[in-house]
Amino acid sequence: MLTVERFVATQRQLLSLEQDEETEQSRDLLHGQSAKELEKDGVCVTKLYPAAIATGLYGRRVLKLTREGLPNHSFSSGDIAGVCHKDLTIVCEGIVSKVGKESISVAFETFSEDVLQLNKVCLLKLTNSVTYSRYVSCLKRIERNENDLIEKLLSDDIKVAPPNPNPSSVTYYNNNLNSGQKAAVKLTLERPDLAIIHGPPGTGKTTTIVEVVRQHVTRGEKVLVCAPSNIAVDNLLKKLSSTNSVVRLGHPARVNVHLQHLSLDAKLKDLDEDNILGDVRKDIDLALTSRGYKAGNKGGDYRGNKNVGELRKELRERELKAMKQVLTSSQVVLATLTSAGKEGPLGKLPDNHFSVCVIDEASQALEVACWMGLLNAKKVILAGDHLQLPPTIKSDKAAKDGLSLTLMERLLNTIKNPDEVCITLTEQYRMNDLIMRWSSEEMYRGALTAHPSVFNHLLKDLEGLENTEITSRPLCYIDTAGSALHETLLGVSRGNTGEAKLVVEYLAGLKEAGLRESDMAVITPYNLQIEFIRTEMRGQFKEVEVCTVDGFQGREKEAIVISMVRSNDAGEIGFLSESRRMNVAVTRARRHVCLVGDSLTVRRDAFLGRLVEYFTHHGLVKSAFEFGLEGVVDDAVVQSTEDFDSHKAETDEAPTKNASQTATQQEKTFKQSSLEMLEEFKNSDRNDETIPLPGLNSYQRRTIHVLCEELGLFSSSSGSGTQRVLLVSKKPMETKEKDGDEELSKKTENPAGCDETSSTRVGASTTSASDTQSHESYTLTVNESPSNLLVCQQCGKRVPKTNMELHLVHCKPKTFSTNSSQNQKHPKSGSSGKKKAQNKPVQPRTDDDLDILDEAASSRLSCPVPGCKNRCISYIAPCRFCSTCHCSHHQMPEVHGCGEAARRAAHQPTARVSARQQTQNKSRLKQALKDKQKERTKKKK
Ligand SMILES: Nc1ncnc2c1ncn2[C@@H]1O[C@H](COP(=O)(O)OP(=O)(O)OP(=O)(O)O)[C@@H](O)[C@H]1O
Ligand SMILES: [Zn+2]
Ligand SMILES: [Zn+2]
Repeated sequence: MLTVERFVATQRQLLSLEQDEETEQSRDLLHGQSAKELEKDGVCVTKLYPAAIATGLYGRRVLKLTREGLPNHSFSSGDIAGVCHKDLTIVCEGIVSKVGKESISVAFETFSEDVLQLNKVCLLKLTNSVTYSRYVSCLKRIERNENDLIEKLLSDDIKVAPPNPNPSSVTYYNNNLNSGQKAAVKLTLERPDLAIIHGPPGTGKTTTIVEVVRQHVTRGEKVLVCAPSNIAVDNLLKKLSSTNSVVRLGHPARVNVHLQHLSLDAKLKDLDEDNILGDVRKDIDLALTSRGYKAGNKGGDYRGNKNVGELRKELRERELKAMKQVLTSSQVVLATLTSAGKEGPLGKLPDNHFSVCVIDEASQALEVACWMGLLNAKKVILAGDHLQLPPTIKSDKAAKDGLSLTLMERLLNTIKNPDEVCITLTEQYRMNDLIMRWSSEEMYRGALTAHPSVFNHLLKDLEGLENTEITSRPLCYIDTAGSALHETLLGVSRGNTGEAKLVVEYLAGLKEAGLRESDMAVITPYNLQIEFIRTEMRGQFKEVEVCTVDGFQGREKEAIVISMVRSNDAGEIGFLSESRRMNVAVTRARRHVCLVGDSLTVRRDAFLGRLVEYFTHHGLVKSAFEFGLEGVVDDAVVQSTEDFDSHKAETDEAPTKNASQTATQQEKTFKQSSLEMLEEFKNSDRNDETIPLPGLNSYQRRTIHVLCEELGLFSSSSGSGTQRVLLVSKKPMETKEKDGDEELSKKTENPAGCDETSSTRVGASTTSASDTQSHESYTLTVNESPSNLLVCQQCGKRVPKTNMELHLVHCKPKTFSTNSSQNQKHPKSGSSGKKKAQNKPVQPRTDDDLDILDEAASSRLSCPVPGCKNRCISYIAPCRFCSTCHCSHHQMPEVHGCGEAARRAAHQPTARVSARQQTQNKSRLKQALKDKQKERTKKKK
């Protein structure tokens, strides 16, 4: 039985766990770090000069700190910041009120004049420690049973009061509300104590709440409107701003500038007609100024006879009176949940002041935070979607033990007939029907419908957009399976550089079709991937937001690209499989979603499998091969530091084996078809003809040379790089141009791994030394040195193997000595190797190696699926199960008929999973089962 005492005790415990974790994390960050080091992390700015001090932001002391060329930092308005000495001892704390190009302003409640004596200061970001003490005092109030809702809602047997039997008729302010929204408004008016609006993505939850508030105001009720974040509160404030007497609590620095005139501070100023408060502030200012900040003003004009302390006291008393006046005369008060406690302005109001408290985004708030709002009223209206992400919790243990269970979710699980108090909005105004339908089926029992205004909308319908294969489809899936674009684990986060390139290519395509950058966004679950993608953007796409799923909740874009990152042989998915996270990611898109991921990895999870299935079935399907990006990170798989050594043997071995199998298969196929073609030519009567064979890679050219020799034909190659053409004829030819093929046999590493000693009849030994050099100079290699250090060939530094991937992201390449340009956009053109090589710690490669990309496009093999006329572009990655190459459309095992084998493989631990990994997996599984069991028993109780 969930009694009030037990709730309070559990919450205390969980919150202290969470607070400990938070303290721990910030201590980890700060521990032993100098200001300079913290500056690199963006949480500190050094060498700031106190440029000006003034009274602003409704009476606060605002200090402007400047520095020419501010470094990158993470300060933004509303952050708590400490002004400190070089050694990070804090002089005073305030709230960032403005961030400029070369300045940061901080507003202080109490200001230490000592700061002004300092020549240079640092600004340090501080964690918010008041929130926890507010939670604790809220729990105390719950313990004291200060409100009727406490016993009612903190019971296992929640009995809500019956609806009002004579509801008044409703005249809607917003006549566009749909029937579901109107029903929700009515429900909130009829219920005396509790109503819940469940608003799936884009269903107009906020729109409905605005109407709910206005209707309650019309009935003479005072409404407190809360949300967990300042952004959510501002969002409501904007829509409610036309309503009479609205006031927004909170530090003005945390309120959107366009809405600051509705803040409590602004209203106080309005009220202060005779400007008495203003005069007192001026006196304070003057008193402070005369103390010597401005040297020329010493002992100057200040004529008041009170000291600063006395003036401040007077100011506070006058302000309190004015504050009560503003609050009692307002019909609607808006605040974040954590500023709705008694310690803030609301503490100055009588207990039964508000009749209703409305909480938007309730499923994003901790339960205790909701109570901070709740305790102010006798009726509560919650709006949110418990099928989107819950609040972020830092302590895994606290989350697991119940802190992540939100009030809204708990109520919906406990109330016997939730339908009596809850209405789900089902018509949505954001997504194309096809985007919506996956989410609807998967999360909302198929209840969602798309409003006709969005049902069919596509990117191509936007002004200025071309009609392309992509802009005319709402869904696209890019499969990286088999392309060896593997994930990377660094520290605690994951990334996938190959996928990052692909994402950026895709964005470029969207932009080319006419889509504005501000209309697209990239969502990915991992922070490291954000970094990889930003790096890959190389300063372009400045207006394209790249965000984690968690950071994008509540927002939307015309087009969303989702980078799933996970690609590994063990089929590990991690928190990608959290259905609510994917639900949020997909439903941010209005007209187009592109999902990028490795189907072989993510299909191991049933939920993600259905997602991929849905996209492949209803959307455009592309493979990584079409982007010419396959295999670029094949050799660069970086394991976590602890795992690397013990798994080295398996991880190193497996891909090699796989790659050589692939290579053998390619060789056979190519040799066979070439033999047929050459025989046909030999037996034909085209005696004087020379057949040109462009676009072959080194291995293929050599195969042809050998075959020609066997068949008694003559072969020769001309041109260089991608322009190289192999010529075959029945008669000897004159070699006009230098043939680059020979250099190939001098290289130590041959991609196809075939022997180097075969002889060719033509084109031997003509390569000059300089030719070879020019190739070497832009072939990036990473030489391994003992003790797991690699020497980066770009900068010459020794870097631990495990850090190479990240190092290469930041490493500045030396300028290359070749004359070919460095930033080729498409690997197809020119010295394609360069771009690919830049980021890659790979084996020494020859440019010929990279010809394989062109090969994919120009291969003359056609797809073996009956009736399919497409070419096999997946030349380098035949199906794992039938070892056959297919076109992009038939590339996936499930599509060309190997589905059964793939499914079987998915359920079996692959040979590559070591015994140790298997045991690990098993014990993880056991733990997961235990946790689930615990969860269930807890719920039963
Ligand atoms: N009845 C309606 N008629 C026309 N447009 C509507 C209606 N209701 C909502 N919309 C539009 O749908 C969009 C989403 O509305 P709103 O922001 O209220 O949804 P929400 O459920 O709060 O969204 P989120 O899931 O992001 O929290 C807005 O552009 C809004 O103007
Ligand atoms: Zn197959
Ligand atoms: Zn095909």
